[in-house]
Amino acid sequence: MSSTDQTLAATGLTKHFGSREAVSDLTFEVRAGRAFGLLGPNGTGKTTTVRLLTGLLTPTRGSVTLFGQTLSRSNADALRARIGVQTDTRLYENLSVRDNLRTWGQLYGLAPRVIERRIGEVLEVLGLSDRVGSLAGELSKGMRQKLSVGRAVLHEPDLLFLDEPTAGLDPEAAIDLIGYVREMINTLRTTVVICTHQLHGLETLCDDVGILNRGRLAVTGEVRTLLRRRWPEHRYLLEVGGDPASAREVITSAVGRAVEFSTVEGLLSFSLNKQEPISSAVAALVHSHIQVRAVIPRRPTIQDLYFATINDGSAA
Ligand SMILES: Nc1ncnc2c1ncn2[C@@H]1O[C@H](COP(=O)(O)OP(=O)(O)OP(=O)(O)O)[C@@H](O)[C@H]1O
Repeated sequence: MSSTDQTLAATGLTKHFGSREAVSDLTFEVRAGRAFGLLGPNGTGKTTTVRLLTGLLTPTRGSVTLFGQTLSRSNADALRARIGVQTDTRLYENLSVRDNLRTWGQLYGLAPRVIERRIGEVLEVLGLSDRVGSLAGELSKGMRQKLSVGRAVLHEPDLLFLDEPTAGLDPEAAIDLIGYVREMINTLRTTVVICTHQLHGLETLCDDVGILNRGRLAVTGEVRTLLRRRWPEHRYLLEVGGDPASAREVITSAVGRAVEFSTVEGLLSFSLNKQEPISSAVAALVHSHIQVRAVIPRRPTIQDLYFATINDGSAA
């Protein structure tokens, strides 16, 4: 990988608050134009990590590289100009939506013409165009959330940090927002680091993940590779008519080995490896006059990986 591909890298990043070690020895990288999900339970060090990565905190040990340069006091301001951070919803309550964004545009050093164009574009995609004149203090929680995202992307940053961006949004708005972030990645090659507890459907956004547990990076890498490595077999859910015990027997005999079954919401759940096609199992069931109502491939998700990783950590 060339250094131009790498937008962000943490090497041995460690932060102590007094005797408390908030994060320890974090080493990972995020390549340009990719979305990295930084996940973990409450109090595990996500906010601390983002503050270290954006130069708001100085590490006790280790270093951060942004756009190929090691982050230091002397270059922090210049590097931060290329970053957008949506970490809280603190807004200018007595200013309108437009004036909130204008003020931030001026702080980013954008030309007035660019500010007006970007305000229009950002409010349009976030579905806030009709609230341009409303005071920030009068917005609903979800609208405030959208405005804080709009503020972070106004200057079209090369690197965007999002902290719980979908919190407070209704499901439709959450899907829209994730779609918008994905589009930014695809069209502008924006690099995104997202901290979230909303794990459902996260694979539509994240290419890579890092799962923090008790301040340490338990797992990091490409989502697809991590899922394949953890679950090399194919999982299925099966809905059959009649006694599931008979179905289990037939499948076991068709596969020719002891298959482990469980029941998930009344469905039979089991795994097959690549050499064991599901079609043979289904054919054997049909042959035995067992009605097959549904065969659902159960692809593992980031959520599965998250819980498996956290459980590994608890067991250790
Ligand atoms: N300024 C600080 N002074 C002392 N301890 C701190 C400070 N900031 C964070 N911590 C501690 O560091 C640990 C990690 O906190 P952090 O806020 O980074 O977690 P988080 O993963 O972002 O949590 P959440 O998901 O709840 O937002 C916690 O034990 C927290 O109490």
